[in-house]
Formats: sequence, structure tokens, C-alpha cells
Amino acid sequence: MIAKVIVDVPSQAVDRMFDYSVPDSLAKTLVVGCRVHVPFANRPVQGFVAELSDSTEVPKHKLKPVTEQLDLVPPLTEELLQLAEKIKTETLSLHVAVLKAMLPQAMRAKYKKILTVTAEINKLDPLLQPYFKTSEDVIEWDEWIKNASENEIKSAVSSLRKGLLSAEPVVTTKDAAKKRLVYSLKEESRQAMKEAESLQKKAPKQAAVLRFLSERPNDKAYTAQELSEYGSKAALDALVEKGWLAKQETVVKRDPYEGREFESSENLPLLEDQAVVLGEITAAMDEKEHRTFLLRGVTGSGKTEIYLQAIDRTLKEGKEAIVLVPEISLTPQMVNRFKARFGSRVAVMHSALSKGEKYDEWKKIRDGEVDVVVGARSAVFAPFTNLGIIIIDEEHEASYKQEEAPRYHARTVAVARAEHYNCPVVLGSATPSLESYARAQKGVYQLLTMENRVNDAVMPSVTLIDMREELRTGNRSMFSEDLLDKMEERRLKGEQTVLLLNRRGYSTFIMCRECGFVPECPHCDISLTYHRTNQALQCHYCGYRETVPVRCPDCDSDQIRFFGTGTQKVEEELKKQLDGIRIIRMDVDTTRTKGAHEKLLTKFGRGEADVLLGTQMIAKGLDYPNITLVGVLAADSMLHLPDFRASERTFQLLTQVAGRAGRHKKTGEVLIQTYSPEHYSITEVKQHDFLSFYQKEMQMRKMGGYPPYYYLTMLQVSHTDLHKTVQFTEKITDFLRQNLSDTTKVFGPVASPIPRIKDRYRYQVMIKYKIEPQLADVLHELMVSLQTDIARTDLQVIIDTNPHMMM
Ligand SMILES: Nc1ncnc2c1ncn2[C@@H]1O[C@H](COP(=O)(O)OP(=O)(O)OP(=O)(O)O)[C@@H](O)[C@H]1O
Ligand SMILES: [Zn+2]
Ligand SMILES: [Zn+2]
Repeated sequence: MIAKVIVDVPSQAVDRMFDYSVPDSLAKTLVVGCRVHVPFANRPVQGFVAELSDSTEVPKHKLKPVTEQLDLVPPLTEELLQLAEKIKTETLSLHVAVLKAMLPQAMRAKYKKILTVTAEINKLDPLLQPYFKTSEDVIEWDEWIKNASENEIKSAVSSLRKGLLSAEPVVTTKDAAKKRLVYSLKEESRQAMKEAESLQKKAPKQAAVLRFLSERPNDKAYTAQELSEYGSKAALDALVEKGWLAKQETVVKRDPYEGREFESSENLPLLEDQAVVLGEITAAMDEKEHRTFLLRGVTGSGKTEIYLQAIDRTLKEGKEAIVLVPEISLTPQMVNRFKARFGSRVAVMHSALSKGEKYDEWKKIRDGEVDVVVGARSAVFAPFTNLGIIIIDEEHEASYKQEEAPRYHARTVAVARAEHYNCPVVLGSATPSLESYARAQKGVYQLLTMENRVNDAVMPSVTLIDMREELRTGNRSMFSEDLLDKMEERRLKGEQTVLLLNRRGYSTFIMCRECGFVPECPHCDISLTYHRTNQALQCHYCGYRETVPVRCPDCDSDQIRFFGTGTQKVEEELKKQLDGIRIIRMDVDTTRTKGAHEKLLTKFGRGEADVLLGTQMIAKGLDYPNITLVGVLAADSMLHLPDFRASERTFQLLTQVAGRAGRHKKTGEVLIQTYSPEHYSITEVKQHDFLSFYQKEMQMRKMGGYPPYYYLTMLQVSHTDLHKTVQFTEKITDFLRQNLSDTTKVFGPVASPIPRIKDRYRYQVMIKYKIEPQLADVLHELMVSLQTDIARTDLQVIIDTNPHMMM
């Protein structure tokens, strides 16, 4: 038998299947979708069995055998394998990259270099001898160089060259499951009891263990630690030796939500709008046909309740459900709502879990122990085999697009899977993406709308505050008079405020007031960000760090000042302005540790603060009855980013955060501080008018030739040499112009908005088209022609067929 294997080698040149013979020992167990170890170019690598067949073109003497089979149950189903091919074609990714993206990280291979001695040890440099006391000793290179001295490393390299040492690559795929040793009773309880009596004098500990176990159900197993109260490990092993106990390795399940109580909840009686929407979704389920719904429901209209009931229905039919939520809103509150309704049938997958926990959640899905998964983007690959519905909440969120290879969009993947299972996809949002809404207008998606909040809660009133006007009247602080007054008013009433500092693409930097000098990263063309806590300037792209200069490096003036606003600074200012105000600050700094996010929100929920201050991460998913005021600082800070979605993102963020106010009995109010109070992405928030925003933005897209009127593909070219970067980009641009149709526009070469990152110069080419059937082929041909340059020089070319980040 021949296994056709996709090898884990990240190169276009080997992006195809390779044939291996299947040794007899594996012939019965090896199936398609399993991971294997195989020899490749004289080193062992991990691979995926994509096909099994009887024939091969490879001559017999050249055929190498599969060395090891890693999975007995294939982690990739046939459906996922087919899906991978589709994603590979659409995103122009390496096949193996897509397969790896489908699996939890813990299942991906680790590659190590192991050094062994090949000569007699005393011939080695004395520096190295201590590491090789016997000829069996090895050095694991990557670990070793972390602590080795420069001379030791030099010596090792020259010993390798002289043949005194040899370097062997090894691939390890750690068993991702957590295991431990457990003891259980092998004999009947009654006999064990008797044995305990006779052991009582000589070995009281062994007796105690036997007694404990014989009083419990016979098949129950305990760890040495659990039994330590009765007998030591020696006592346990003695009993194993004598045949009374069995000692086994078992797999332990990590449950990140272990010990947590979830209040259970039942389906709520639906409101009229909700019932209509759910009716449409269940009708599609009944007809067993795939349909994609776009549910536009204003904030607080009860979309989540619809998801819950649609899932309930799916489970009753014996099918499974995937719910995607943006990473940032995978808040405990959100998870609780699903756990409360479906209990232990829910797996949760998000980045705050450890690698091991993620693996265990994934395994619960594969083993059919759960039938619902709530997770971030990659949960779209959950290995269910009988999917009944896929829900994408906040479908407009940028985080559904993966910004590294494979550059897939979860929405596209969801639709592909749902087509396979003939089941519905529900895309929900208060502010759908322009692409999705345009598709709904065309009838590609079915539009469902909910214009009203639950229980007739009114939409909060929104007021725009022109900060230029504030400045004119002499207010130089970051808070308008109005905002301060209203926050104080809430505090006195015992109500709460959410304060959003919109600072995407906007950060604190320092500038010389005399000459305008701004310190930039020496490796990236971007200004350094000021970090107050450690008094450092840091680059957010490469991590470069330096201390804050006391005098201007350019003109030697001491007028170096901080600009921009960070959450810390807002907190300090606010405390100065409103004496005694209690603030909870949520940003990357305060939520770094595990569970911090949850703790802060719980505190806020209990009313232990007047203000919840934060960045984007507080804009979504919060549902607290006591929030009656939302303030936004610097509403327009994203508008000036070089990104055609800047207006859309601004409108979405403002609408989302405004939606946190007055969701229950108390009415809410929103104050938006801005320097562009006439921009439609801000004015339309005031009217809660998605449709009007949509029409205006569509006009802009049409004029600019952007999606959804045109498709875009972006090529990002980078190299350490500026001249070469430009040359390659020119070559690529010419090639594309010659090979693509006349109606397709090729823009470039242009320097990227951030022209250098980590000492690599960056240029880009943008392709705009309506119909371009040749595109995939042309791009593939282009990449093949660049292969030698990529392999020989440090040229990198990244293709994104659906770019979301223009930086
Ligand atoms: N049929 C119903 N009867 C009573 N209360 C309901 C009903 N449906 C939803 N609710 C409640 O209304 C509130 C808002 O609903 P939900 O959070 O589902 O809205 P949403 O549209 O998902 O909001 P957002 O998009 O702003 O996060 C919640 O507290 C929810 O429990
Ligand atoms: Zn200066
Ligand atoms: Zn940098």
C-alpha cells in the first residue's frame, strides 16, 4: 500500500503529495487523515496522509516507508481534507499550512536538532567535554545555545565541521493528552478486606490502602497523591507487586470550567420579531438546504436568544452547532449564556486557554462528547461530522480574517462547510460588513432584520461633542465639560459609565516641541510608543526598546513632551477631575494574566466601580443593566488610517459601544467626543441609522473602486535591500499587467504604509478586478517563477486574496 503524504515543509517547491510505502505493521491501522512521521530529504518530518492507493510512479528502490503513525483516530475527517483543498486554492496557501491551521496547536510537530559525538570524547575541545560524559549523551541544540557561552557555540560549530560531532534532526510530536498514573483494586472487595486484616500488623499502610479501595466502587482509580493519606508510593507499589492493585496510565481531561457552577436557563418566550426570525431559520433546517442568513438586529434586540434557540433545535435533531464569536467578546458573560443553556454539551475554544486545554476541548468535539462549540475564528474547523448550524456573531469583526498564512476568512469557510452539510449559516450583527449587506441586497444571503430592542427599551440618545469647539472655549483637557458633568451625575445616582478610548492605530509617542523631532524605531519606519510603567519607548512591530531621552537627540532642547493619550493617562486625569471616582481600567496591561478580564468585569458587574475605562475590548458583549452612560474619547482616531475600511470600522465601533447603554429598564445616553463631527461615519451613529451609513459608504466604495464593487488582491513584497525590493516589485507588477485581462487594474509598485518593518523594506501591488478567471493561475505561475529568488535571497512575497489590513 502507498500513502500519499503532504509533508510539513513550508515551501512552494514541495507543495504536493509525496509517496511513501506503508510497512506491514501499519497496513491495518493507517487511514486517510492521520498524521505520520516520514523521512524527507534525509530528515524526519511530520506529514498528513491525504490518500491511500495501490499504485505509484516512484520506482520501488526509491520508495521510503512511513516511519511512524501518530494517530489511530484520524484528526482530519474526509470533509475537512476536501475543505483544505478548497481553502488552499482560494487563498493560495500551502496545503500543509491549511491542514495545520485545522488542528489544535498541541498536535503540530516540533523539530529539534540533536548533536551526538562521533569521535572519541577526549578528542573533543575540553570546553565541550563536560556535555558528553558518555558517548550516549546528546545536546539538544536549540535548548543548549540558550545557555551556552559564545566560545562553546563556536567550538561546537567547528567540531561539527571537523566531523567530531554530528547533528541529527529529529521530529517530535508530543502527545497532547495529559496523562497520569492511577491505581485501582484488582481483586474483589471482600478478599481485599481480608488481606487488609492480615496485613494490619506488618504493613498498616498497605492495609489502609486496601481498606480504602475496597469500600469504594471497584473500578474507580486513584492517583498516588489521592491515596497518600493512606499509604506512600512504596506501599502502593508493593501492593501492585503482590497483584492486589493495578497500576495504569490514564488520560486526564482538563476542563477549564471545572468546578464552576452555571445557573441553568431555559428558552425564553420569544418576542414577535424574534419568532419571525427563528421561524425562517428553522424552515431552512426543515428543508435540509443550505442557506446563509444575515441577521441585522440593533444592539440589544435579542440576537443571542435566537442563536440559543436555533441551537436547541439543532441538538434536538441530533446535530451539532458551531458558534463563532470574536476573541475579544469571548467574555465569561457570553460563555455563561451558552453553558447555562446547554451545560456540559458545550466546548469552548479561545486563546486564553493553555495549549493543553485547547487540545482537550478539541478532543471532546472529535470524540462526540459535546455537540456545541463556542469559539474564536479557528473553531470554524471543529471536527464535527453532523453539523446542523453555524452561527457567526458580530460577523463584521476583522478578527474573523486570519492575518497570517493561510489567510482565510471564517465566513467563507463556514459557508463552505454548511454547503457540505446542507445546513444554515447565520451571520449576526448590529452593523453588518458592507460585503455581507451587499450580498444580502443581491439575494445571495437572506436578510433578516430586527429594528427594536427587547422589552421596548429605547435606543440611547447620542450627542456629538465637537472638541475643536471645546478648545476654542479654553478647555484643553481630554474631557469635555458635558462628559465630566454627566459622569459625576451618574456616580451620584449610583449608575455606571463605560468610557471608551478609541486608540486603534493611535498611540502615545513623544515629540520635541522645539524642532518637532519624533523618535522612530531604527528597524521599522514607525514612531516608538511611550510606555509609562517602565519609562521606555518601544516599537510595537519588532519589540525594539530604548529609554526615554531627557534631551532632544536632534536639537538638544529639553522640551521633550508626550503626545497622544493612553488609558493610564486618561485614568490619572479623570481621578484629578472627579475626586474619589472609582475606575476599573481594562486594556492589554491590566488583562495580561489569566482570568484578569473576568475578574475586572465581575467587579464592575457588582457595582464596585463607577467607570469602566478601556480600549476596543470593552465595546462588545457587555450586558449590564446599570450602565446608563457611554462616553467615547477620540472617536475619529481611526478615520485617518490608510485603510479603505476606516469609516466602516469607526461606525461599527461607535455603534457597538453605544449599544452598551440603557439595555434594560433604565434609558441610556451616549456622548461622543470628536474632531470630525460632520463625518458620516459619526453622524449616522447619532441617528442609529445603519442604512443611511451603508448607502453613503457604498457611494464612497464605488468611487474609490473598492469592495464590494471590486475584488482586491494584495501582494506584499519585502527584502532587506531597498533597491532589490523595488526591482522585484516592478518585475511582479509587469508580469501581472502582461498576464491579467485589460479590465483588471494593477496598482504599484508603491511603498507600504509602513515602509519598513524589522529591517525589511516593504512594497506592495494591488490588483483590482471584477471578473478575472485567470487570477489564481497567474498568481501561481508568478510564485513558481519567483521560487529561486525566494530560496536564494531573503525575498518574501505574501499574497492576500482578501486583504483586510492595509498596513
Ligand atoms: N424573548 C425575550 N424575552 C425577555 N428577555 C429577552 C428576550 N430575548 C432577549 N432578552 C434579553 O434582552 C437582553 C438583550 O438581548 P441579547 O443580548 O440577546 O441581544 P443582542 O442583540 O445579542 O445584543 P448585542 O448585539 O447588543 O450584544 C438580554 O439581557 C436578554 O436576556
Ligand atoms: Zn528637538
Ligand atoms: Zn521596530
